[in-house]
Amino acid sequence: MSSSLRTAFPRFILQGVSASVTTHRSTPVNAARRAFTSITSAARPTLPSIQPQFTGRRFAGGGAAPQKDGFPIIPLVAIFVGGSGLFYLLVKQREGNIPERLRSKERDMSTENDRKLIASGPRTKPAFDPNDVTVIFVLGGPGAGKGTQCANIVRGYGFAHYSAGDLLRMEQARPDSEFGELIKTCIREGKIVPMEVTVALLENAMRDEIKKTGTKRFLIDGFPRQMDQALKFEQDVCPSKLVLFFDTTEDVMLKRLLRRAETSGREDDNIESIRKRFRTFVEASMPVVEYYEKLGKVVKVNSSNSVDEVYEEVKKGLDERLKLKN
Ligand SMILES: Nc1ncnc2c1ncn2[C@@H]1O[C@H](COP(=O)(O)OP(=O)(O)O)[C@@H](O)[C@H]1O
Ligand SMILES: O=c1ccn([C@@H]2O[C@H](COP(=O)(O)OP(=O)(O)O)[C@@H](O)[C@H]2O)c(=O)[nH]1
Repeated sequence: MSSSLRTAFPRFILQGVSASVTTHRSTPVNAARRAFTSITSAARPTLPSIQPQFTGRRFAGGGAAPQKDGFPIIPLVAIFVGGSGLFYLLVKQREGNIPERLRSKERDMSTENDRKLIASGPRTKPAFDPNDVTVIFVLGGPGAGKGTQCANIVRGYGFAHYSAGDLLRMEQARPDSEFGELIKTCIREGKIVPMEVTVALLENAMRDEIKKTGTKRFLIDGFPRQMDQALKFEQDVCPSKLVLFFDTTEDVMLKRLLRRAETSGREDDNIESIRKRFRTFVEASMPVVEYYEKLGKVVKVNSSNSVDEVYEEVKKGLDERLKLKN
């Protein structure tokens, strides 16, 4: 798994992050986001303004009207050559501003193609075909029991399990990660890390898993936490088959998290961060559950009961919906 985190980020990260950062409020997160954006914001050379100020032989009186003795070929050629030169310099400068690690690992594409990809918009089709790759999103409040039940499902059904939170924590801990501080701040504040980072980590993890083990069934745990993540992942990576939603009360979650805090070593398992995470869950993540409920994709499980009882309900839901055997 750790090797997957060392995989270079897909180039869409570069495109998407700059597009997603539109507000510049001066919070630590926004400051970090601005720093993140600087990857793409290469200083652009100022193009000289080209005024129709030709006073030579072909243009009279500073005006733009060509004289009747011919087409203004020389100025046009000069503009074309100058413009191409500036464009070339701009491209070179931008390449220099993109860290090698953020470029594709498979260097089978030319720089010209890289540039086109960076400049291109969202993908026209997802990286994985949903007829070939099964994705189940696992949602629920902090401490609802997502990770615990995912471990059961891995044993019972042979899914590969990727927790978005775990991938982010590993990326944060990687010594030369340029997103470390950003991730740390978001996790401590119970905020959601810009989606491009998380989606890239997940896509790379899935790609590695398929390559190494051939597994094509994925539990994506603790993701998507916000509507933009859901839409981006489904458009660029893989549409989901189901959403497994663990439902319980804040009281239950709080007790479990405070207990987990005794051993987890997690920076966000403290009362202050927990309260913030609850708020983010209600405001940002519940709309995702509601969105998938309207699409008829949610398997809702009451996770207030014991681990075994919850798993019984999970199995019932999965067997009904996926027609899988455990
Ligand atoms: N059904 C359950 N009953 C009691 N404790 C649970 C149950 N499910 C999980 N736990 C415990 O609660 C804590 C949070 O569970 P976890 O699976 O890590 O939640 P999440 O991944 O949703 O944050 C863990 O310490 C776990 O052992
Ligand atoms: O898609 C994700 C998943 C997680 N997180 C961050 O990681 C933290 C921990 O998430 P995790 O799923 O590990 O833990 P949970 O809060 O569900 O116990 C969250 O509060 C967020 O700050 C995020 O930004 N995006």
